[in-house]
Amino acid sequence: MSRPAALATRLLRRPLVLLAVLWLLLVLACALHPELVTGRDPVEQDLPAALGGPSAAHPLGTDRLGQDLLSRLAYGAAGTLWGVLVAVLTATVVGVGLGLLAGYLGGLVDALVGRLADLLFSLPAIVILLVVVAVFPGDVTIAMLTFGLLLSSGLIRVVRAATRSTREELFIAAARLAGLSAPQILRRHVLPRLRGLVIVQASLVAAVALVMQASLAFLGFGPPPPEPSWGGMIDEARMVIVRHPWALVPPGLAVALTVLSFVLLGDAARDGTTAAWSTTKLARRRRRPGRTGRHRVGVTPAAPTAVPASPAPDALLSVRGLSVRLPGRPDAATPDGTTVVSDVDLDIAPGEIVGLVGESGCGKTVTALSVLGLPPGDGRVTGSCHFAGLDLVRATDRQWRTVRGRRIGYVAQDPMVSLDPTLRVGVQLAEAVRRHTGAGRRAARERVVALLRDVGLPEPDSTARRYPHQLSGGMAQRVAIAFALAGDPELLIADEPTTALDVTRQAEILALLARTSRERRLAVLLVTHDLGVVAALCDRAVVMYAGQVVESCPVTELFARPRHPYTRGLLAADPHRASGAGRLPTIAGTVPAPGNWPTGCRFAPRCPLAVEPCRRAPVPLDGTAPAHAVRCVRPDESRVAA
Ligand SMILES: Nc1ncnc2c1ncn2[C@@H]1O[C@H](COP(=O)(O)OP(=O)(O)OP(=O)(O)O)[C@@H](O)[C@H]1O
Repeated sequence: MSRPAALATRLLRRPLVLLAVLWLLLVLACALHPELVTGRDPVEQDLPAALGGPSAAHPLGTDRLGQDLLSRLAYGAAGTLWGVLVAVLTATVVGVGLGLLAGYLGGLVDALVGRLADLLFSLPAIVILLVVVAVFPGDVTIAMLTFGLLLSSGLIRVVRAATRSTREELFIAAARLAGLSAPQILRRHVLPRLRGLVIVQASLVAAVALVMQASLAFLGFGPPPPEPSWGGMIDEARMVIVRHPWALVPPGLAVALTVLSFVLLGDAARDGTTAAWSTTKLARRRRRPGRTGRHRVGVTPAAPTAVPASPAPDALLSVRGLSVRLPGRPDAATPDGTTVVSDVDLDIAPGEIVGLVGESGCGKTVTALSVLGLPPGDGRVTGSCHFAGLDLVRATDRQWRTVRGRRIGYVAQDPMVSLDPTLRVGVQLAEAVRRHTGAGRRAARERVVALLRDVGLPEPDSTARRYPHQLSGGMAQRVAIAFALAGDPELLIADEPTTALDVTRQAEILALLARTSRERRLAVLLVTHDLGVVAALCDRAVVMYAGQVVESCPVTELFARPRHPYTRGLLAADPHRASGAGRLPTIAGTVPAPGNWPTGCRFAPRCPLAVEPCRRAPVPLDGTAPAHAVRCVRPDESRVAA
């Protein structure tokens, strides 16, 4: 069964919803073909039957002119529904459009839209409408257009707030990393998540617009008599309320039932549209704390800014002097921001796997994201980052669209949060394939199945039909890798891709990465804190400490002849290499926060070999032996001493 059909079946199983649908269908039928509901002319006067109750000739009775109430209700439905439609469309288009823009773009756009919403909210709707109907007498369309505009302020606010929180989701970051433009992200990933919210708001707008329209007609600003309208009927009933109270019942009930039906249907549709993906299983999944949250940072000493050296000629990616500065809040201790990564150099050749290692908070993720031009927290990237001849630090948006997701793929740590929970896996993958390769629908579908098979999923067809929450952790990570490979990239950046998995799945995913790199000559930058992973997979290792590279060399060298005391400390503390006898050694102390880096060697406060010169001035990366570079005042002594 198709998705809309399944949704309709689910909704219609609820009796109240079924009644609401039937009532609205009846109103719609009256609006389109009132002659099918009643054979009488709504303006025909049967004076002898005036103010009569329900009878065979007049099933709902008559008004003071003897006009048939049923036919007036039926013929009045068209104008009523039209007014509601105009108000709902206006409020939804303006509210959703501006709310999305403000929430997603933020900054000045957000401020301007916020002020506009405040203004619309503060205007007294009834006064404005009375002015409008006085200028355009009897014109329901203009009145309801104005009312819709006034009602849009509520929608702007809720859509803006929801967009802001959705924008922070990791799957949105992943979509940006995959190269989607802002309109594509809004249409494909943000808007579907707001569907339920918009439906509820639109149903409320419909209900309020119906009541307002009836109120205007009641006040004498509706269609001129004898044209039938529901509000006008209530007004006529008011005049004879003491002699013939029944005349108020049919139009009053019609308005009440229609308002109730809009609200019921809105609620039910909201529940139905979100049920497909918001399962308890999905809700249980939590982002690892500290990965993406905005961390508070302290005072930062001036960052050492090196003049970027020239890129390595045979490297696919050559990073030189990469520094990242995150902006500070005006009320923070460091309003002009904090440097969290400084002066990073690294090279990756085609087909090479380079491991970026270090303790938590050393700047590995910030470095990886900055290579992709998406540093966290709107950070500013300086230095150079040459990728196949293009300096990514200076790349334009247009150049990024040809690189991100297409020539550089990205695999996040937790695949579940980087996949959009509202879309089937196959749909997401096919979209990526089509965007990156320009393939048609059918070719994209075939490529999706091939990709899923390539990453070792045994039933690619059935996997493609699943939602992300229906995948196990290992399957989801394979899907995420397939996603990153959709554009057939030359470089893959994988940020701790196995951390969320059990040991068996970890080994499988690592083997998959190694095989993919070998078969496709794919360069891989692997962010990890696990030296076992580095030993098993990588050709070279780059060790980071407190935002800097402290050692960079082939993996065999790293394990055989580590030159930096920090690297030696990491190796000594690696449980994979522990002998099993005695306690595992640790490096005393913790990584200093970006605002608190020492002036000299940043590792000096924890280093058993630190001497006075280490603390005096920043230590440069020794480039005299590029194959094994180290940032240490006493590299050889450290080797001897340790
Ligand atoms: N959005 C942000 N706002 C402020 N500071 C941030 C932000 N993102 C990262 N940082 C800071 O930048 C520094 C480097 O963080 P990063 O995530 O790159 O470390 P990491 O080495 O990848 O650690 P982990 O292994 O835990 O992921 C940390 O001190 C962190 O607090």
